[in-house]
Amino acid sequence: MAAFLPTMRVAAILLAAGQGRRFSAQTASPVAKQYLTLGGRPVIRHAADALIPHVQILQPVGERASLDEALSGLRAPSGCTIAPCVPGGETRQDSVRAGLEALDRLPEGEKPDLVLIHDGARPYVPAEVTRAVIDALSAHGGAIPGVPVADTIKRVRDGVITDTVPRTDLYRAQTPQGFRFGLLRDLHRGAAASDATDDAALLETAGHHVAMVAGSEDNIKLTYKEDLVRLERLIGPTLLPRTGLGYDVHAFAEGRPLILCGITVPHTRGLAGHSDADVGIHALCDAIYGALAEGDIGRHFPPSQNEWKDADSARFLVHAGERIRARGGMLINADLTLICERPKIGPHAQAMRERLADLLQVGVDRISVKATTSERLGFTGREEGIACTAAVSVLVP
Ligand SMILES: Nc1ccn([C@@H]2O[C@H](COP(=O)(O)OP(=O)(O)OP(=O)(O)O)[C@@H](O)[C@H]2O)c(=O)n1
Ligand SMILES: C[C@](O)(CO)[C@H](O)COP(=O)(O)O
Repeated sequence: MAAFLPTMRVAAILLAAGQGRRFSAQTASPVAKQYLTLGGRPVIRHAADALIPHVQILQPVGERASLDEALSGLRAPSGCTIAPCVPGGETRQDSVRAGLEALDRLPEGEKPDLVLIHDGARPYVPAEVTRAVIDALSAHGGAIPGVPVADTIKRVRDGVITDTVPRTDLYRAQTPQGFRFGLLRDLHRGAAASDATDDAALLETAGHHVAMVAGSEDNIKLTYKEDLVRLERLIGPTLLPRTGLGYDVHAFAEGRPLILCGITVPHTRGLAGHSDADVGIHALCDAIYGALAEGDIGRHFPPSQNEWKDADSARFLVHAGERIRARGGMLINADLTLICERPKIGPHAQAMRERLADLLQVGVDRISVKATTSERLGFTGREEGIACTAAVSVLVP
C-alpha cells in the first residue's frame, strides 16, 4: 500500500442527484434526503467530509445551488480539489456517468487513476472502509465494501416462501466502490441502457474481478425513515424546516415614543398598546411561535396581565428565540415588512436588523427589515397606525 497509494491519483464522485422517492413517500419530507440536516450538517456534507481526506479530487454530482449550499465552507486539504458540481441524470447510473465524463474532461496529467463512487445518502462511512477499498485496488480493477448477510434469506412469491437461499456467500453491497478510472469510464460508456443498481455490477458482467472488503454496519444508506432513526443515533437529530407568519397592527397615539423593531424612531407620535406597542417585534414573535406551533404572543404574554403593561417588547422576542433553542432548533431567517406612510423606515432598517439579530442571538444576515406604504389607502394610508408582517423559517428536530 505504501508504494501504491502515493503514485495514484484518486477521485471521488459524490452522488446527490437522486430524488429519494422511497424516503419522501414515507415522510412527506419537503427536503431531498441527502440534504436533510443531521447533527447540524446536511447528510451529503457528512459524506463529503468523510471522503475528502482520502482523495485528490472530489466531484459532486447533482443540482448546483443545493450542492453549493450544502458543501459551502468545505475545505479541501492541500493537494485536493473540489471540482465544480455537474448535473446528474435520470438514473443513478446516468449520474455516475456524468461524474466520470466530467473527470475525463480534465487535462491529461490531472485525470485520476482511481475513482471512488459514493452515495451522498451514506453520511457515516468509516475511514477504514474507504482505506480498505483504495488499498484493494492495488491488486484488483474494482473493490467494494460489504457486510455479510446475517439473517436467513427466503425467496417469496405471492406471500408464500418458495425456497431458502443459502446465505453463506451473500453480502450487502455498500459504497464507496472503487475502480480503475479508465476501466469504469469505458464500461459506463458501453452500458448506457443497463439497469445495474451499483457500479461493481458493470465489472462483474464484463468478467472483471471485484474484491469485497469489510464494510460497516454504521455505513447506513438513508433510504427509509428507519434509517434516519439509526443515523440520528450515530450522528445527531435531523432538523426539518418549518415556516411561520405573523401580522400585527397598532394605532398611533400622542405622547408616546415610537418603538419599532427594538429601537426608538424619532416621530411626532408613538403607537398605542398594552406593552410598548412594538408592532415589528410582535409580528416577528407571532411568526416564530407560529413556526413552532406554540400559539401566539397573547398566549405567552396575555394583555390581561398587568405585568406586561408598557413592557419592553424586546423581552418577548428574547423569549421567542429561547423557544427555538429549547426545541433544539435554529432560526434560518426572518423577513419583516413594516407598512406605513411615515416615518420613513429605510434610514433605520439596518439598526433594526442589528437589534433584532442581537435579541435573537443570530447573525444579522439572517434578518431582513423592509417597508412599504399602502399608497395612502386604508388605515395605514391615512396614517392612523402601523402594520407589520413577518415570515420566518426555522429548523427544528
Ligand atoms: N438519478 C440518480 C439517482 C440516485 N442518485 C444518488 O445515488 C445515491 C443512492 O441512490 P438511492 O438511495 O437509490 O437514492 P434515490 O434515487 O434518491 O432514492 P429513491 O430510489 O428512493 O428515489 C443517492 O445518493 C442518490 O442521490 C443520483 O445521483 N442520481
Ligand atoms: C450502490 C448501492 O448503495 C449499494 O447498496 C445501492 O445499490 C444504491 O441503490 P439502491 O436502489 O438503494 O439499491
